[in-house]
Amino acid sequence: MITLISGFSKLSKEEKIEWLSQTYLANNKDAREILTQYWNPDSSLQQLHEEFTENTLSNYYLPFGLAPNFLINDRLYAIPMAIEESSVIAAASKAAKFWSKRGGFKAEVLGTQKIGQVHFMYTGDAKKLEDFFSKIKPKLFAAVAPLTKNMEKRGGGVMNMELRNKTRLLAGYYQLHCTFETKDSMGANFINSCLERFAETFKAEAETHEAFDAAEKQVEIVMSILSNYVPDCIVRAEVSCPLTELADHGMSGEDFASKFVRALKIAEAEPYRAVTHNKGIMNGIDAVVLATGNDFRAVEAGIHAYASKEGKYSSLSHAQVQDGQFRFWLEIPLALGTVGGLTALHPLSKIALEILQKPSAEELMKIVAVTGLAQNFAAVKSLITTGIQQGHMKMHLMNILNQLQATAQEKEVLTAYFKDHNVSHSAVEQQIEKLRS
Ligand SMILES: CC(C)(COP(=O)([O-])OP(=O)([O-])OC[C@H]1O[C@@H](n2cnc3c(N)ncnc32)[C@H](O)[C@@H]1OP(=O)([O-])[O-])[C@@H](O)C(=O)NCCC(=O)NCCSC(=O)C[C@@](C)(O)CC(=O)[O-]
Ligand SMILES: NC(=O)C1=CN([C@@H]2O[C@H](COP(=O)(O)OP(=O)(O)OC[C@H]3O[C@@H](n4cnc5c(N)ncnc54)[C@H](O)[C@@H]3O)[C@@H](O)[C@H]2O)C=CC1
Repeated sequence: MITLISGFSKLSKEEKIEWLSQTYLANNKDAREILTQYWNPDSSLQQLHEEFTENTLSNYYLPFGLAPNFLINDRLYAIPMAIEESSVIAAASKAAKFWSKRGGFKAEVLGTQKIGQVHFMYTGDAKKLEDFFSKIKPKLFAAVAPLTKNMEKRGGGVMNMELRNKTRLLAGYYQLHCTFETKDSMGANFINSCLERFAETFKAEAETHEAFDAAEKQVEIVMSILSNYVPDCIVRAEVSCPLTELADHGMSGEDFASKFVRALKIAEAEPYRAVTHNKGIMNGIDAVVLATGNDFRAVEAGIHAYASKEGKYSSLSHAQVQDGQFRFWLEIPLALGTVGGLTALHPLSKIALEILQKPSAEELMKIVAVTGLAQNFAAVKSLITTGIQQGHMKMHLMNILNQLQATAQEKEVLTAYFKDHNVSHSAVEQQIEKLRS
């Protein structure tokens, strides 16, 4: 019978594996071996990875690949991508090559403001709270001065603070709604530290505020935390070209563009399609976010909230045909860092940022948005021409062969065979059986 364990966190890595093996893996030797096989032979590198998080047993590899030929604002980039899914890097590379011959990608940062909130409860006169806030606002800023001094030197810091009355949503609920500029850092830790200092000062000042009665003095701080919804930290990426340059698969440029635009209109109108459409965009975005050591959960949460900003989940990208020109673009919120977090700690993230020529956070926002747009272009292009399976399954072939434990020779024969045959799991199975019989 499995029982609770106390003190698991205090065990050594080997003891944790031993406990896991006995408790959940029926002493499976293979499982134990697999966990240890992924330890890095360089013990200091292994220790670095273990210390990123807690209760680490092993390392979990993802492929780290490269998509070259991205012409962004007239500068050529090769983009590092960390992703397990077949055909994503190929698709990004193909779209990059395609647009490099049509003027490349244009990208622009439209805003860099981030949000953090102190959520608190106050039962009393709202006007008295407003007066109190106006009076102590300079003290709140003074309280965080030691924390913001260096950020201000970089041109960042706390940009604004408002008292927001949310009592219509929840009785007694108010916020200190703050905006931050965190320059090249994602800023979560900086923002949270500032917010917690605001909260302490706010509470302490309320306790001694003469105009408050006894109940009003008891402001209850519920929590102080940044928001991962950053609709004012926005980047726009775009491509455009004359319709004549879009002819594809026997389709005229006009036909291709009108089919493409229709596919985008469907993603704008229909949430079931929008989610998959946006997943295609996230294929590109997440891979660069991960490769550069950024927080993909924060990015995912913020982007999907933004996709629902009109009250309905919709496409993040849009396309249009006007005056013989095709335009395809997206606007997304992205809170990214090129300093802090894992960016300089994970040796591969460090290299990823070097490959990208040591970008500022704003430059990285552009690169990431462009990768999302490229990925989306490749996927939709496939969907409206060959269908997704042709290209995707071509790339997925090696995974199927590995699942079927194909030998090197079988791989060679079947890769050649599937160059001009459609790949499906059953077709590969059939061909391998033929070879083995
Ligand atoms: C898969 C391709 C690129 C094949 O496309 P293709 O035309 O067969 O490729 P090609 O062999 O003619 O090569 C053209 C270029 O593609 C790239 N390329 C080609 N092969 C490779 C490779 N092995 N490794 C690296 N790069 C590759 C590469 O840039 C190459 O140029 P080159 O390097 O030769 O100068 C194309 O069919 C495609 O773009 N498909 C879309 C694939 C896709 O979107 N995959 C994502 C997974 S599906 C999904 O999750 C999202 C989805 C689809 O549901 C989203 C949605 O519904 O909107
Ligand atoms: N809800 C969320 O998204 C949360 C995320 N996190 C995590 O927080 C981390 C990111 O927080 P950060 O504060 O960005 O990282 P961090 O704590 O590593 O701090 C970055 C620091 O780098 C310094 N810095 C040096 N050069 C700079 C420059 N040019 N521009 C800006 N700052 C510069 C600043 O002191 C800045 O505060 C990520 O690992 C994320 O996963 C933590 C809590 C909550």
